[in-house]
Amino acid sequence: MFRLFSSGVDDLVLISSPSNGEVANNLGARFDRELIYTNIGEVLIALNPYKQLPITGPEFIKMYQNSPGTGEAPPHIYALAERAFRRLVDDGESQCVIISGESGAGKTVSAKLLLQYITAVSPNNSYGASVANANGGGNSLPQYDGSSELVEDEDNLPQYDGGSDPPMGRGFGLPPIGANGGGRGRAVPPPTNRAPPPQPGGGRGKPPPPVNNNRPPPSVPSGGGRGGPPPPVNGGGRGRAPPPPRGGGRGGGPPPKIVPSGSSRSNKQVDVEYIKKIILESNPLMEAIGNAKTVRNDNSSRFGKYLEIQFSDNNAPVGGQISTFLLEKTRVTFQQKHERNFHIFYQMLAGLDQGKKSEWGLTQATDFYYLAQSGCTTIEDVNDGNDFMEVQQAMDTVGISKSEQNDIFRILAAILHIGNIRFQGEPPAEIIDDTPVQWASSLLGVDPQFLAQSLNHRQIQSGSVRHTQYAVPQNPDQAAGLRDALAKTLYDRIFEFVVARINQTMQYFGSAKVIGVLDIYGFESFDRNSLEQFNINYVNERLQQIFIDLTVRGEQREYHEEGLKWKDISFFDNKIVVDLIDASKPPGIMRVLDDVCKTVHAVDSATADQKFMEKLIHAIPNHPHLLISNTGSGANEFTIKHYAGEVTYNVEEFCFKNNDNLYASIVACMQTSSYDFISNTLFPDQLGNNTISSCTYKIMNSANELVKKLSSCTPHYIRCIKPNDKKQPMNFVSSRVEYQVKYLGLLENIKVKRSGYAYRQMTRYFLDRFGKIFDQPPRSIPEFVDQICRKCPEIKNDEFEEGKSKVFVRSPETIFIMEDQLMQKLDPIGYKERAKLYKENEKLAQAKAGKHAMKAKCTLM
Ligand SMILES: Nc1ncnc2c1ncn2[C@@H]1O[C@H](COP(=O)(O)OP(=O)(O)OP(=O)(O)O)[C@@H](O)[C@H]1O
Repeated sequence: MFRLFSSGVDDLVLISSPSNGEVANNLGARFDRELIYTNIGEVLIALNPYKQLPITGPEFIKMYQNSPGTGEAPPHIYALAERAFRRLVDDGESQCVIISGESGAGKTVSAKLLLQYITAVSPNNSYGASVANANGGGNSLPQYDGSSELVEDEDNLPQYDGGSDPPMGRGFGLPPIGANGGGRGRAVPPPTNRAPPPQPGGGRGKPPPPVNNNRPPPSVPSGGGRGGPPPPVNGGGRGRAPPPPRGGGRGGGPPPKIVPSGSSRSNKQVDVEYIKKIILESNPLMEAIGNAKTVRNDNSSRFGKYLEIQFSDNNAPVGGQISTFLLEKTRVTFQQKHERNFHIFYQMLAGLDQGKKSEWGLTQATDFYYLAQSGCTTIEDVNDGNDFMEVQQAMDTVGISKSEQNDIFRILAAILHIGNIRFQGEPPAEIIDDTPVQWASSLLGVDPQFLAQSLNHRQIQSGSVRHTQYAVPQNPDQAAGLRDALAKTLYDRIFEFVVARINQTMQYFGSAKVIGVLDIYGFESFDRNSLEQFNINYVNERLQQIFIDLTVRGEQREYHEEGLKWKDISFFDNKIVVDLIDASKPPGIMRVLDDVCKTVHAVDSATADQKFMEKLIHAIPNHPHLLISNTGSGANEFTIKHYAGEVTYNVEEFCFKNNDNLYASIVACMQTSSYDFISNTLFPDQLGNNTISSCTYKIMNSANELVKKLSSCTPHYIRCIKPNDKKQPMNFVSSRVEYQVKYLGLLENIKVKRSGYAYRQMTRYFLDRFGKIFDQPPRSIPEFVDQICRKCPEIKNDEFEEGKSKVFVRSPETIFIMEDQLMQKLDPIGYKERAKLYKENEKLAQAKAGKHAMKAKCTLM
């Protein structure tokens, strides 16, 4: 017998001796044949081909629509999308699709393909039409771009592993195309515009905030419109003096949820096509503000996103909600070489008209430190100006008024000027050149002197019972830190505003079943790992926990539905790692960090980090998953044994990055803005509230919410893999793939699936296919088992279990033997030729071991 599946099995549960290397080999063999999708049971592995393959778009959607479940249709993202949608329709249960993988692995493209599929096959109205329409639903589908034609010939139809015939023939019994016709979504007019923001100079006339009793109030800035050069820092008033911070006291409390005002739809007015349009068209907007060019990916999402689409009783999308996680705010102020800031800055500079640019003091990217520092301001084949038009259109679609758009772009312009502020001298650091402060304060509608003072003094509260307020003069580095904090906070709040507005526009008030799509950073392990990686890896631990839990539960459910006896499955439970990170008693790492951040007053960042290390060493001694090799005074690293491997974290700036309470003076300053959009919409904070507002605390809460949401849905998983680091089309680097196989925990997944049955199939398909081994095809499973065991004595009859609708086969070898038998029967001449060729080439294949050996074998097939 030779292995028909030597060209790679389409379900990794079937590989004979699972190891990370063997999984990578199998994926490589398939990849060489442009089979980028592979299953592990119902989990889909998607390799990034870095090339447009002719396997997506309306034609393919039609083919997968109403296709049967896993095992019957070849692995494909549309097969998974169909399965999720079908379960929503048939079972009335909410579904979620969890997409993970490292940067550039193809998560965002996968999410788009999913949304493309769901918007295409779901009805276009919420009244009862249930005939899906593969051509409809929006006008910005990510389609095959024509670089090779959509093919009609059989050889190019969606992937099916050549090792075995598709059970239902090419096209696997596709239904007729839906009758609803095409129809690009007609947009409902966006919510009506809000009143324009008050012009600077309107003056609420309140006194400046009492940062320090001895400090004189800042002088009132001079007038001067928004156009033209900004007012001088010490000039006379453009209007009001800044009011005191709300609530006084130390800036605490979690940042408020930004809830933009504006109209939202009542459920009676649900326009399904409009919702589909928002789902598809909000993408360029979210990418503009949340994506950036990195060395790994020209369009890298720098945030995690969970999009829930709500469906009506007749399964039409009637609403939606986006939750975001872990926006990489530091990118606003810092990017490494060859990377860019968020796309929106470059788009704005390329797309704004000259009049507006002059009014806001905007020139070119290289004039602004926040854009110029990395030496990279453009992306090959990307036209930022055109993208800006698309973004403005998307803003219109999601209901961001022209006036709000103007506010947003003006604040982005202010951020660029803020980045050009430089400091020198002794504390309080002196601003080297007033011009950027003047531009920034003018664009933000705040007093320039107050802004300057908010940057070179830090407002802190004493640890004493009296909580005395101090304004501590800052040295140039510290002032630069506050400057960057202002830029990041402004950006973060714009980001939140946009997300909140999209949510408001898509809001559906009734209860509805949902399909959620989670596109989130995968596990990260770099040469140097900081708080960002710690947080990302924590979220991934939580996701792994529910992944295993839900996979096991999924198995249990199937056994139950099929009437099989459940056997306990052993697997690594990563609860111990999750507890190490987020437990409150005994305290986990996050709790220790928060405690230190709450109690260190007026110490510099390095001292705070030192204290954190000291406390960590004492609080969590001898934990099997926490390694601290240096416990001496210079200790600055700890290692966590994650489910996916060990990661060492350097604690430098951990406390600084974790503490969101440091910037009360900045919030206070922004609340003095004469622009209502800034003072009220973006900064409605209640200062003085001492609740915890650390970064890790927020992550923990978001992760809890996310896990709660995901756990209430039937899960589907897409594990994306990047086959090479150079973005080269169809280049498979085994070592890179093997690394990701390990970090994605695929082996654990395979083990769980295999611990019961390696293969399962609907009884009728099973008999239809393997019955052909015999001259007289058996008509029942007991008959089949009897015949196959007599024909192949190496197969034992306890290999098979018949459930209510499916047949379960214990080991992959049994399937291989049956496939072998099937081929001998159906094509005896071809079988002999292949067997001969296989033997001749087997040695060659073995010699190639190391560089996915199967390649040689699969060329035979
Ligand atoms: N299925 C696919 N077909 C063709 N090209 C793809 C596919 N998937 C990904 N790519 C290519 O790879 C690039 C990176 O993919 P994508 O942006 O989806 O990665 P990601 O996992 O979301 O990365 P990040 O975490 O950095 O956002 C895409 O811009 C596209 O060029």
